[in-house]
Parts: sequence; structure tokens; C-alpha cells
Amino acid sequence: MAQVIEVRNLSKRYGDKVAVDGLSFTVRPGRVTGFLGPNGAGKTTTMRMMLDLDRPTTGQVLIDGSRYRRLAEPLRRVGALLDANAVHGGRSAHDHLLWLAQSNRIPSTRVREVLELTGLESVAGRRAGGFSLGMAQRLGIAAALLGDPPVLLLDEPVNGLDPEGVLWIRTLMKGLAAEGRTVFVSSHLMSETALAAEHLIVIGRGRLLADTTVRDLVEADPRSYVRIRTPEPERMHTALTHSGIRVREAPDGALEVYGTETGKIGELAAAAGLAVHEASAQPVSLEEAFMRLTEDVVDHRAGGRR
Ligand SMILES: Nc1ncnc2c1ncn2[C@@H]1O[C@H](COP(=O)(O)OP(=O)(O)OP(=O)(O)O)[C@@H](O)[C@H]1O
Repeated sequence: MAQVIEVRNLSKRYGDKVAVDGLSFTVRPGRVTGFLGPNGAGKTTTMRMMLDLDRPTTGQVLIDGSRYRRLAEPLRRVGALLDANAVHGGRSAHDHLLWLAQSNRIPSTRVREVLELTGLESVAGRRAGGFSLGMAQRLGIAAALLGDPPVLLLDEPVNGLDPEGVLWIRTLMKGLAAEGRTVFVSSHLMSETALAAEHLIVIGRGRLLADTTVRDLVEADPRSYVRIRTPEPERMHTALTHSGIRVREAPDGALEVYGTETGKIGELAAAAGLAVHEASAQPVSLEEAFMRLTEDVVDHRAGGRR
């Protein structure tokens, strides 16, 4: 299928260490997909296998139905940012991009375009070795965009960036997805990823923990609830519990309703002829939902082992 990345039963073992453990998921075009997991979860290893930089112990990754190494003109098919410091430090930004373009039969006019797109024109003649982390990230992204690829793989692109750089990358990724590209971006930061990504793949200890939208991730958390105020809390309580819904009474007399959404509660209230003065969703924060999902797979956390 066009521009789809299919990860199938992917595993990677380093000696005794299982870095990636039977991962299967699909990344689709037209949206940013965040690839989330705590440190050491296996994100970089997975991305390296997507690019055929590491050999899977089992399984495979198909991009447009092919292994990366079988793609003709791969830079025109897949743009990747893995390690922003992987640049020949003695070359200027311009020459680095020109060398990449020429070795991939990409017209040299494209070099100017990507320098402009990444805001690097004014420093294009400077040695890339002297670049700040933010500039190096931009240069890495310029290289990823050189072949105008429909698929982009970015490993921790916001790491170490200042707020302006973070906003720039977020806007760029959303723009690329809106053009119909497949954008797959890893991070260990939930809140930042949720601002850029519509869809999330969450892993822990190499295993898939969630393949979901940001909204569903929060709604699926059992601590999310809907706060209801009604003049007849007892009748409301009964109506809800009779429908198998868990309810708790808040100290101020409101009801906290778990495991269902506002619309459903409204319908039950209407059927029972109950007035509702307040119905407000009280979702857990994204960070809380992410922590809950990954708590069993984090090896070390402040305060010691759980
Ligand atoms: N070449 C290697 N040899 C041995 N172990 C490795 C190798 N590469 C990665 N690992 C181990 O595999 C696990 C997954 O690492 P990986 O770098 O893929 O995680 P990550 O999710 O990208 O983490 P981070 O957010 O810290 O970058 C880690 O425990 C790591 O120590």
C-alpha cells in the first residue's frame, strides 16, 4: 500500500538483551504518528531496523510493500533523521547537502530549497562541525527532506531544542503530514508528542503497549471520569449503577462517573427524567495516562523500583 509502513512481528536481540520484542503495527499517511516509550524502550532500534541499518532477529518492516534496502532511490522515498551529529564536521552545511544530493541523483537546485525550508540559508557556508544542536537538527531535517520523500522517520527530533526550535519542528511535521506524507516521529515526552501527533504507537521494553489516538488513550484511563451535578443525586446514582456504571460521590455532593462518556450519561438522565446542572469530563492528563501505561515497564524511576 502506498506510503504505509508495516512493522510485522519485529524483534531484535543483543545477546541476552531483547531490545524489540514481537512488535507489529502500521503507520499511515496523512497524519503525524508519534512513537512513544520510556528511555530504552526500543524506539531507536526499531527505527534503525525500518531503515535496514540493523538486522531484525525476527520479522520485518515493509515500506510501500518493500524492504528499505530494496527501494529504488531510497532518499526520494524515505527521509530519515536518526543522529543529528552524523555529519562530516569539516564540510559546510551547503556542501554536505550538495554531496548528498549528487550521490543520490537529486538536482542541486533542491539544496537551496531545503536550506530555505529549514531556515539555514544564512549559515549555509559555515562548517557543520561548529553548529549548535538546534542547527544540527535543522541540517539533519534538511537532509531528510532533500529527496522530497513521501515518508519521514524522525528519531527524537526535538531533543535538546529550545522552545522556538520545538515549535518549528512541530509546525513542520504537521505541515508535511497535511501534504499527505507519512510522518513517524519518536519521543519519550508525552505532552510534546501529543501536540504534534494525532496517532500514537506506545512501546515499553520492546513491546507494543498502545496503538491509539491521543483522545482514546486518555479516555481509556480508568481514572478519567465525568463530573455530574443534579438536584436528585440519589436517583441519578441508582440510574447509573443499574446500567452497570461505576459512580462515586464527591465531597461537594456531585457524582463522579467512571468508564463512560458524557453523552451516554445525558441519555440515561433523559430516560429517567432527571435534570442535569453540570456534566463535565475530567480526563487524566496525557502525562498521567502515559505513565500508567508504561509504569510496569520502566526499570528505574525516581524513588527506586516499584
Ligand atoms: N548495539 C546494542 N547492543 C546492545 N544493546 C543495545 C544496543 N542497542 C540498543 N541496545 C539496548 O536495547 C534497548 C533499547 O534501546 P533503544 O536505544 O532502541 O531504546 P530507545 O527507546 O530509543 O531509548 P532512548 O529513548 O533512551 O533513546 C536498550 O536497553 C539498549 O541498551
